[in-house]
Amino acid sequence: MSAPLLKVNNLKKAYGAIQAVGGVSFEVMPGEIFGVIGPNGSGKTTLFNSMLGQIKPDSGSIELNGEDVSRLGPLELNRRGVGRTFQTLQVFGKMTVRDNLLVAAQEHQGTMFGRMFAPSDSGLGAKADALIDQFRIRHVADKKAGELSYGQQKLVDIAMAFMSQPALVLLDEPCAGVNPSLVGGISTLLKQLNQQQGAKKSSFVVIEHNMDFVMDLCHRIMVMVEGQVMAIGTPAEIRGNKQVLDAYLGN
Ligand SMILES: Nc1ncnc2c1ncn2[C@@H]1O[C@H](COP(=O)(O)OP(=O)(O)OP(=O)(O)O)[C@@H](O)[C@H]1O
Repeated sequence: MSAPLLKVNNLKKAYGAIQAVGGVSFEVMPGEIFGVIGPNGSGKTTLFNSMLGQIKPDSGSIELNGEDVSRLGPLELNRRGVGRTFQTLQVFGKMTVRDNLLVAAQEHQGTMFGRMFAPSDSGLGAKADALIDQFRIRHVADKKAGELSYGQQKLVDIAMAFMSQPALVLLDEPCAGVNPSLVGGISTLLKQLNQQQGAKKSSFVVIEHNMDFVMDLCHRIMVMVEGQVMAIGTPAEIRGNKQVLDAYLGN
């Protein structure tokens, strides 16, 4: 059996008296799509932000490919192959869709100073075009991102996370605010992206409140309640877990 790509050990983070994450442990295997669900305030975002180096956990550790990355910042993690999408859109509205993709990848490639003097495309155009086709946004590729519908901007936002060919992508509510007719398309795209990297398969961790989406997309799901892990299992196991049904899914 292969080693985990991501290993989170007994992670804890408190805000004053609130134990937002109270000792969470789990592993994500190479190529796995791992869902994180739980009621509002259960600590999902705090966990995510710790894994992304945006907040420092109080204790516990996060290992990426066996290396302790708990104290690294977002840029260093990005350079090690960790990408993310945000709950709120991060596209630059005044830039074209294609330029948004190019900038997202350059972010990964070097310092701001270096990017200022790099050729505008930096050889990333082919990758941007491949994603534009895969995400079916060719017809808006030269439009300013701010002129697109919310759903289209969300697609651009997701595509941006894949420009740097990340080993691990953290997706924060990819379906939030998206028209239900687009949700199935996002799931299909993520499954394709997860499959297509061959030997270097990327893994995803997905926070999402849309249960149909999570159950359809994820290989395994972790349920968080009040900063603790209530259950980890396959979608079928989670659906059949009485404690989870009572605490969360049954609502
Ligand atoms: N910066 C902060 N300062 C103080 N308390 C915070 C802060 N961020 C989160 N919390 C608290 O920590 C707990 C966990 O919040 P968190 O946002 O991680 O939960 P969540 O599961 O992501 O919720 P949601 O599904 O609503 O996004 C909550 O009680 C929240 O109020």
